[in-house]
Amino acid sequence: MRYLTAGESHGKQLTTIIEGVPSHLPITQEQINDSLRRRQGGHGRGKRMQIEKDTADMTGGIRHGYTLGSPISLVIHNDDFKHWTDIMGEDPFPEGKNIRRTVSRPRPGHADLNGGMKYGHRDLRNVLERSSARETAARVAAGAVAKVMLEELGIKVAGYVREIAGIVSPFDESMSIEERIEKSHASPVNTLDDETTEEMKKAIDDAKKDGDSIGGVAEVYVEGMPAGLGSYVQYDKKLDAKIGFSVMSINAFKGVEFGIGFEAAKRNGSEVHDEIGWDEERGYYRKTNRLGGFEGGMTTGMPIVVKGVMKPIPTLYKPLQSVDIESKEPFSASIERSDSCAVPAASVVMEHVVAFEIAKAISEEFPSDYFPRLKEALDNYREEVRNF
Ligand SMILES: Cc1cc2nc3c(=O)[nH]c(=O)nc-3n(C[C@H](O)[C@H](O)[C@H](O)COP(=O)(O)O)c2cc1C
Ligand SMILES: C=C(O[C@@H]1CC(C(=O)O)=C[C@@H](OP(=O)(O)O)[C@H]1O)C(=O)O
Repeated sequence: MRYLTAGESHGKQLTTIIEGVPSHLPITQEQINDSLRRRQGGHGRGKRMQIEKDTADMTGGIRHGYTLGSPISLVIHNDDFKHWTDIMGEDPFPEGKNIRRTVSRPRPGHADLNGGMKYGHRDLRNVLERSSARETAARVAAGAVAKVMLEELGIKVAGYVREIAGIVSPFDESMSIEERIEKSHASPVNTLDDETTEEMKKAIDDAKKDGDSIGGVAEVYVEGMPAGLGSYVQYDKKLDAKIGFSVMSINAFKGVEFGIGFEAAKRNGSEVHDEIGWDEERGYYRKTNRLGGFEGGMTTGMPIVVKGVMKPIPTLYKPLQSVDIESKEPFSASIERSDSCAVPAASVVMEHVVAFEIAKAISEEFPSDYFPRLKEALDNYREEVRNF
């Protein structure tokens, strides 16, 4: 399974093409739209999210509620495009004159300057349109299809916020996946704890009032994994590495950790590694899950627990200094609109990119063009591993 996305932030539409999804997977547009709706929410989003009402047109690969096995094509229209036809439309000289302003002022923390130098774009709009996190809507659409597939295979994925601007949400680690899903969906900051929800909301509002932005930590929790997905035999087959890559590829993500992650550096081995147990019902299990569901690049069968850290949004109402690429003069960046915190939305993005990586790993381990056959192979494998 693989996917590509195309489209600019203020262009006509975003397109996602997913290849390799087996046939006969039941799927509805509403399942994809539900994921897209969740990504648009979260306290701290800017005015753009009031303009967009993301929904996916299923333009290929799905018929009568089932996948066909052919490439799936999903289209999300940018409602904001109607305000940008002069700048993003096909006509280079609308109304017969060149009324377009080019962007010559790179924003610190964005792809603008590096992208301009690399692609030879003196109009930095040609960079910022594509580097914008608007593209994560298209990624969530792909992940939504993956999540439907995982759900059919008994694998559930939850994404939520663990920390915003140093406010850490405590919660009972034994909380069930269903409860994690329910709580994160109901919270305005996608977190699992009611008390810190209010604190986080306030921190976001305060940052906005100060013209500043804040970041945080998102976590994804996956339950129902079979042991042995991924591999130790070659570096590029390690599933934890692939998940790490997918998390790091989300805009503004600066780090990733599994289980106790960086905390492991401070502990003795006896306080890090998870002892192995066995019982009739479960087969092999780990008595703790400090390593977050991975050993040797493979799943242990315990829940996958992965965190990603998001830097504060780079566009600030309190302007940062930069240099105009035409005049070479310094300027203070002024802005019209931006998110002040997008960690809640990013937790939804992270949930979906991790889901895609796992669905991909399963389809590589049990390749089949026909979903019921893939499911049967996975069920047989689960039984085999349980009796090992
Ligand atoms: C869901 C989401 C929403 C974002 N919204 C904004 C925004 O409104 N303004 C902004 O400057 N950056 C925003 N970003 C972050 C930028 O896209 C990102 O920092 C920029 O493209 C540079 O990439 P890098 O931070 O990965 O180096 C957002 C990121 C995500 C994941
Ligand atoms: C459009 C989305 O996020 C955008 C991501 C983004 C950025 O620079 O990454 C900047 C903002 O775009 P605009 O300047 O159009 O308001 C966000 O709104 C979205 O998440 O769908």
